[in-house]
Amino acid sequence: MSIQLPKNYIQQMKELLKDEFEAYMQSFEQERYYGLRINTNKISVEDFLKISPFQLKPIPWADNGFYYQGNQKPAKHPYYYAGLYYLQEPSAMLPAQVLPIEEGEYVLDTCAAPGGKSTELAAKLQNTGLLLSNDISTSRCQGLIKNIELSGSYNTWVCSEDLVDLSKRFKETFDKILVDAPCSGEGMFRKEPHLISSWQERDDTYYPPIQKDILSCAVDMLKPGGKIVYSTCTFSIKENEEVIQDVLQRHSDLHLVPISKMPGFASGVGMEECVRLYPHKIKGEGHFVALLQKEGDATKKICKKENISLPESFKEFLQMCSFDFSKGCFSIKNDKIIWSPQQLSEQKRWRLLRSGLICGGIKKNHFEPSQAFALALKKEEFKNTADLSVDDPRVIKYLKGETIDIKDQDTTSKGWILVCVDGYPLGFGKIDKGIIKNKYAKGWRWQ
Ligand SMILES: C[S@@+](CC[C@H](N)C(=O)[O-])C[C@H]1O[C@@H](n2cnc3c(N)ncnc32)[C@H](O)[C@@H]1O
Repeated sequence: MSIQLPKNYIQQMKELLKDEFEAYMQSFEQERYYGLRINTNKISVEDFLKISPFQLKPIPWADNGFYYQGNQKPAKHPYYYAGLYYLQEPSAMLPAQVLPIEEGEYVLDTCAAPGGKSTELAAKLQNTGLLLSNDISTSRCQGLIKNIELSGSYNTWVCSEDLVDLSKRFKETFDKILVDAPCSGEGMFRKEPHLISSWQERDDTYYPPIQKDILSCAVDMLKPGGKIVYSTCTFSIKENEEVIQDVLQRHSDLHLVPISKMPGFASGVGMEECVRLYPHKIKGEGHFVALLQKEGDATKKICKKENISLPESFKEFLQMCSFDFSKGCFSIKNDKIIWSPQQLSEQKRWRLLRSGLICGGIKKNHFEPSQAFALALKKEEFKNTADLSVDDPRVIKYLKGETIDIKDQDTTSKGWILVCVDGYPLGFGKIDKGIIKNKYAKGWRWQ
């Protein structure tokens, strides 16, 4: 075996797995699995399968999750840039799958970066209600924001706070919460062997107190009747079942909800309701998932905000756009025009990085639409579009930031144009005499 596991880790796994230990060790000889999750905010599973350029096989525990082969390059495909799917390790799809979300709910992702689970929670909300995605690391939040914007979600807010501090601001606010806790990462050793050295640097007393505090504070933010998922990508009982035991002791109004088992799913150690995923039993890496519910009935809290008067240049731009802004509120911050369908209560001094859709900014009295705005739109919601087919070389030219010539298309338009691939928006450009000046965001370009 090329991966060298520490002796004390091997001993720990022998004790945990007993007669399954050899099968676990053999899983290191097999190739890892690659997963792609269809973004149902943009396209149905059925429609994506009709246009998929990849050979896909269903992941049993994820309605919209599929295995693809490791030699395929989905991150290099224009559909990736149109936000039609997210690449995610198959087992990591389970936590967001088991959290039942209804449209219109307030949902919190406590440890969200880089957004693997948030993008699925956002898809489940279908741009209704509100998703607050938080991560303590402001630098990791940059990747999170990009993934949220790529997914076309406009009801997602992003903040960067220690969850313990955040919990003091939003008591009993959320209908559903996902806690994908920081952990020792034992379940990822096959996929990411570099995690083995970090595992060796920290003993098994490092993560449990952090995980217990995060989960308990998350419960404080859950509405009565609400549900919360706790997940890790590690096998340690101290970081999984003991954390659940602790939160049940701290919150007497909380109980475990059984997660239905699929072939290959193992139960938690002494906790039948939870799921353990092992690489020798399913096609994916290691994970732990628990679902909990708070007793009581949820009440709806609605936060309202006054609409503001909009700059003329933005109003002019909106004449080209049929997106329905009537259900939400606009605000302006640092010359950026922001719109959100729902609100959270006003907060002072917090690191709020995104509060819905940043439509764009005002530069020298002109409105410039953002990349996020393009991805939040449907093709039919913008008047001027250039719709290129996926095998048209101009798609890649556009994604690389180059000027493109669309004189062959029936267009006499001038001004802002939404560039699409097979009907799915990629970004904006400015057209004049059949030439599109590229406005694709620099940090997003095809490389
Ligand atoms: C397992 S990763 C999250 C992965 C993410 N859920 C996804 O699916 O892409 C754990 C995250 O927890 C964050 N974190 C660690 N301590 C935290 C705290 N006290 N409050 C909020 N986030 C925290 C880390 O910065 C890290 O990004």
